[in-house]
Parts: sequence; structure tokens; C-alpha cells
Amino acid sequence: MILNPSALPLVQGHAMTTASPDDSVSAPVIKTASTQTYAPASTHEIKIRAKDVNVFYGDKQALFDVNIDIPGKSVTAFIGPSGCGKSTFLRCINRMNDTIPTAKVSGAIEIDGNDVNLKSVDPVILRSRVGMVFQKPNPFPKTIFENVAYGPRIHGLASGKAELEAIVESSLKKAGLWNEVADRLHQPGTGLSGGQQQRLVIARAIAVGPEVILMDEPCSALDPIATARIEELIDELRNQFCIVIVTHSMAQAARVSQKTAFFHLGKLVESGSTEDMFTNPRDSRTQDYITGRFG
Ligand SMILES: Nc1ncnc2c1ncn2[C@@H]1O[C@H](COP(=O)(O)OP(=O)(O)OP(=O)(O)O)[C@@H](O)[C@H]1O
Repeated sequence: MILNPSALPLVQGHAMTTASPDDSVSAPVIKTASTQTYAPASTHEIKIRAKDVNVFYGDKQALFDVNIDIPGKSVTAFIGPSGCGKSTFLRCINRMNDTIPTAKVSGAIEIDGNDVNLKSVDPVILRSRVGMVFQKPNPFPKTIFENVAYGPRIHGLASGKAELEAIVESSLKKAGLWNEVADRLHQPGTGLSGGQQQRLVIARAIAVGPEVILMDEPCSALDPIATARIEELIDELRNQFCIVIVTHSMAQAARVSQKTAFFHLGKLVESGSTEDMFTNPRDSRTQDYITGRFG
């Protein structure tokens, strides 16, 4: 029997409610006259809620009173000009800012109603439930198999070799990489192409049963074909995970996300359905950004 990785408690010793029920309704994709594609949001439960989040690096404030609800089983894009705080906010969700000595976070980030900043939350367990994919693919200097098997092994998610192999196979399948690597599982992950490495890293995140996957400009180091493959993958994964993506590409945000949040100078200016944000922004700063007047 394969253990259900999502059964990992967020707080050591206290089980918490896990993913919300799959209430996704498959909605038709709207294709506009331009190249943009909007996959409209359907009614999803809130997975992540940020309340009055402020972040300082030393004396410098990087985020100001950010409040946002992020739905489960869908893709939310963070957009905004360089330095506006998108990555800083993304890192609040799995407490990666803890690893930056000068960073100080206040306010609450709740996942399923539980504040991730409580002292009782184990950040290692939190990060297995809130996986992260970075700009540059960062496979471990190990084999393809070991890259994916490492997390389930250290979290004790498989009771034997066969279970571990099954987790590796299903994670690579979900990441759309299995067919390309099935016959070379014991070769180094670093030998794959950039796009394949990024899918390997996504498989590694999936292997520990996350509910949320954070992606910080996951395609910025990839060519257009590898980018298209990752975007397709994101679209497939949104039926199973809450995905939050930081992107500099408004076309990418329009293609892959159902909700978009626009940041400017450390403030969340507005958020809403991706279609509304791109066709009918409420704030003039959003309008200026999406029409290329600054950024
Ligand atoms: N480790 C750090 N130490 C000090 N300041 C930081 C650190 N990381 C980010 N900052 C500052 O915080 C602000 C927000 O940066 P952040 O990287 O979150 O913005 P961003 O919108 O993700 O930018 P980009 O699109 O260029 O990646 C910037 O002024 C940045 O210089």
C-alpha cells in the first residue's frame, strides 16, 4: 500500500484538514482575438488566505499589508514590475523567507485556515506540502530516480522498494516526463535538457504529496518549446493542486492562470479573475502595466 503523502500533518503531532474537495467545474476556455487564452475561474474553495502581510529586509519594507485569497485547484499568477515583491510574497507561503536572516514577516498566511507562521508549524513539513519550483531548474546531483525518491524516502512515505518505485513512476508521469526518462532512470538528472530538468524538479515536488506548488518564474530559463510544455503541464496539474506562479510574462499569466494579482512597489494593487484583470482592470496602475506603459 502506498501511504498517502498528503496525510503528513502540517503541525508536528497535530493532524490538520487536508486538501479541499475537488469542486472544480470544467469551464470552457475563452479564446480571444489576440493570442491570449483565458481559462476562466470556477468556484473553488479558498486554499490560502493572506491577512495583512508585511515583510521587511532589515529596515527596508518590501511588502505592505498584503491581503489576498488564493483558490485551491487552480492557477493564480503574480505579476508586476521587477522588485515589486512578487517573489517575497511567494516565499511567505512556505516560509522560505525564514532562510533569509534579515527578513521579518508579520501578518498571517493561512492554508486551510491554519497559520503557517505559528511556531508549532514545522517548516520542513510545511515545505513538503507547499512545494517550490525556481527560475533555474535545480535537480540534485543525483540520478533521475534519486531526485524523485529522495523526498518520499526522508519523509517515510514508502514502506519498501516497490512502493518507492511506484511513487517515482507516478510522480514522473504526473510531471509529463516518464516517457522520456523511463529507460534512463539511473542516469544523472543534470544530464537532461533544461525543460526536462524543470519537469524533473516538478516531479520531485509532486513526489511528497504537496497540496500547493509555488513556481517562481519557472520558464524564464527555458526556450519557447520547453516553455510551452511547462505551461501545458501547469494546466494539467491545476486539477490536482493549488498552483501559484510568479511570471514576468503577461501572455503567460493570461494563458495559464485563472486568477491574477498585480503587485506594485510592495503593494497588492488588485487581484481578480485573469480575464477581468486583462480586459477590465480596475486600477489605472494595472492598466498602465498591462498595456506596457511601465514595467
Ligand atoms: N534577500 C534580500 N535582502 C534584501 N532585500 C531583498 C532581498 N530579496 C528581495 N529584496 C528586496 O525586496 C524587494 C522585493 O523584491 P522581490 O525579489 O520580492 O521582487 P520581485 O517582484 O520578485 O522582483 P523580480 O521580478 O525582479 O524578481 C526589492 O526591493 C528587493 O531588492
